[in-house]
This record gives sequence, C-alpha cells and structure tokens, in this order.
Amino acid sequence: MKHAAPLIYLASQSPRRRALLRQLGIPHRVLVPDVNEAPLPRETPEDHVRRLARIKAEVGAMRVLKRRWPPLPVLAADTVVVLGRTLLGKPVDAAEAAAMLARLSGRRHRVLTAVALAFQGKLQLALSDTQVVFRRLAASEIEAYVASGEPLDKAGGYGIQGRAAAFVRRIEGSYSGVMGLPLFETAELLRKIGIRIP
Ligand SMILES: Cc1cn([C@H]2C[C@H](O)[C@@H](COP(=O)(O)OP(=O)(O)OP(=O)(O)O)O2)c(=O)[nH]c1=O
Repeated sequence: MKHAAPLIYLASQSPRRRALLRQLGIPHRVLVPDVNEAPLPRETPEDHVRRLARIKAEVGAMRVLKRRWPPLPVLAADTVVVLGRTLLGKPVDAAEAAAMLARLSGRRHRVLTAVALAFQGKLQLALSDTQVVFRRLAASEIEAYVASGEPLDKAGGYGIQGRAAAFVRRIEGSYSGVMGLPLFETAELLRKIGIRIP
C-alpha cells in the first residue's frame, strides 16, 4: 500500500535510518529530535549509546504528547564507533574525518548501535555490537574519500553502505546496525508491542 497509515514515529534526522525502516516495510512518520550527543565522563560506550537512544525516543514521545499527535510508539537509535577505548562520533570537519580514518586504517573496531522504543510510558532498549576490520588505507585514499563528502555526517567518519565498503575486509555482527538501525533487533522490539513485519 502506498499511503498506509503510520504505525510508529521514527525520531531521527538520519536518512539511513529512514531507508532501513522502509526496508522492513513499516509505515512511519519522521520526527527530528534535537539532542546533545556529548559523552559523559566515565560513561562506557554501551551506556553512552543506550542513554542517547533512550533520550531521543523520550524527547520524541514528549513532543507527540505535547502536540496531541496520535499516540503511536516512538523509535530512535544512536551509533558510535569504538576503537580501543576511544569513542568516535560524527567528525566535525574534514580534518577530523581524515584523522579518524587514519586511526581506523588496518585495524579492527566495534560499531555499537542502541535502539529504543517508547510506547505507553514504557521504554524498551536493544544493543547491537558489530566488529569491523578495515584494510590499510593509503593517505591518498583517505584524502580522496574525505573529499567525496561521505564521511561528514557519519560516526567514525565512514559509511559502510557507501564507498567505504571497499575498506571493509570483514564484519561480524549486523550490517544494518553499522548503518545505524539494526533491523533484527528493531523487528524484535516492534514484535514485543504487537507490530509485525508485513
Ligand atoms: C559507521 C556508520 C555510521 N553511519 C551513520 C548512521 C548515523 O546516521 C550516524 C551516527 O550518528 P548518530 O548520532 O547515531 O545519528 P544522527 O545524528 O545521524 O541521527 P539521529 O540522532 O537524528 O537519529 O552515522 C552510517 O551511515 N554508516 C556507517 O557505516
């Protein structure tokens, strides 16, 4: 059906999350939450993504309530790249993107994505944890990739769904989780509140 009534809200500005939710065929409406994404001191990467996914879903649910929109469930997510003990979020500029890619070159990192679903005053959370191995990248490759503009709005400065696919030797875990919305975990959360993949 082309204009099916929305079943949920997706609280996200990320075009990747919208595309991934479309892949599941769940009709949805988008809300854009405005949330401060700075890590707290001594917060683990797992706690960090869980906290942000939760806040995005809760801020979305508050908005729905305030505006008296139909009270549908609100889905949100947060993604970070973890290299050793360092969290890599979205680079602020091209120089930071290049520095991130130089650190990822020839190494293994993790991509953590937490998904949160707020409905009827309750919140459910799931965590996706994926290992990604990059081949070694030449400085000229990093430069060309950064010049493509692709790294700028993405955690760790790369998009596995884009040209950076050519850097990825191996992944173990969830491809959709690396892209920003782990679809297995998302479907499980939705199923628990009675929404099934059509
Ligand atoms: C590692 C990786 C991240 N990303 C993206 C997904 C997310 O959009 C972004 C991580 O930033 P987030 O802060 O998780 O999300 P966002 O600010 O883009 O969107 P919102 O908070 O409104 O939902 O990185 C990819 O698209 N591909 C990848 O391979």
